Amino acid sequence: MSDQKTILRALAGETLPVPPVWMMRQAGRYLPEYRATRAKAGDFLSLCYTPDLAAEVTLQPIRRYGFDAAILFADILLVPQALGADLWFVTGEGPRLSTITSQSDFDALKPVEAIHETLGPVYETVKILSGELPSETTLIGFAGAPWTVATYMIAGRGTPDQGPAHALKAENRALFSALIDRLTAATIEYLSAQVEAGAEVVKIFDSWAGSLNGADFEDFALKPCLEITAALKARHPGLPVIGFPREAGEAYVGFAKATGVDCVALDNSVDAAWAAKHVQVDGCVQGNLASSHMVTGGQALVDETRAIVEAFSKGPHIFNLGHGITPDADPENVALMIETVREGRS
Ligand SMILES: Cc1c2[nH]c(c1CCC(=O)O)Cc1[nH]c(c(CCC(=O)O)c1C)Cc1[nH]c(c(CCC(=O)O)c1C)Cc1[nH]c(c(C)c1CCC(=O)O)C2
Repeated sequence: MSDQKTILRALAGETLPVPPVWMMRQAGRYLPEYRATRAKAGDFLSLCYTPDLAAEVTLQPIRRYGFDAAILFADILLVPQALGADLWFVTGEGPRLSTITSQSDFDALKPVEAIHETLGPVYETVKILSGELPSETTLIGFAGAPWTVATYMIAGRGTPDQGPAHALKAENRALFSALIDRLTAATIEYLSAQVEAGAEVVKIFDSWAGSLNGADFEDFALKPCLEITAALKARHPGLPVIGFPREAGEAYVGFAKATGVDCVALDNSVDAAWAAKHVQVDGCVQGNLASSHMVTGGQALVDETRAIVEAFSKGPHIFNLGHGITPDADPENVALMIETVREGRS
């Protein structure tokens, strides 16, 4: 048991003396070596689809910091692209996609079986990584949750309130549900192929789960996550799954039981002591330091890191940020965070 990787032990429900640690967006623009490799690739999507370079940026934060997990370098919006949507990134603004607002837009999408044609290079990246990562480092694959991915496909871009997706849901429930179902099926195939290529854990990012309420949360956050998790575990017995229903608030309570995920990732809008009591009772949790500490550093970073480690110390915990690290973060603050998490380790 104890020779198992720390992340896998925490995901299996073990309370460790020091929590394993990794960071969302750990391969990213705050690192000079990432910026250099991205410049070599030319643009963000070329970086995602060039296996040698995608593997290289995934490994950079592992070499620099010795994180306990590496997360595949890719993006949640590659799935819509693989289903036939146009996708491009506007520098300084974010993603743009062709929109899905009518039945004919939906009918033009490709069938689920076609996704591997586009996503083949991602599986190749996973294969390279599973050969190159240090033996103690866990490889995490990921995909966006259907609701979050649908919000980008419907609006054609990121939106502050996911208004266009909520509008389609209200106006044409059948079309909206068909899109969710297509994404659910595609996500199962995509994550399954990542596992076959060597991913040891998968994480489902539902970044906009917080804008779903009541029955909508059940239908479009819980149900797709349950379907994906059940299908993956049926195909790959014992596969650990992390769910991230960001800003779910009170709905974090019971999320693991309702979906079958092994670990619930928490954003930093929930109090760690509250989450230990109400969420960690059901199993492993991940989180939840505010990513702003990676910009500001200092004693506040140390104090808050210690407080989170302490709050979750009575149960299984993976230390992480509450959301991705931002480009203006100082790499020295990341080192300070890791050192603080591990200070009790002998
Ligand atoms: C909503 C979402 C996206 N992508 C993702 C989400 C869900 C998590 C979240 O809420 O942040 C997930 C994601 N995106 C990326 C990863 C790689 C793994 C990791 O290091 O965590 C992961 C897991 C790389 C990326 N994805 C993106 C970058 C920056 C691109 C660059 O290098 O210019 C990276 C490193 C681009 C991206 N991709 C997306 C947006 C909105 C943007 C633009 C915003 C920005 O510029 O930060 C869509």
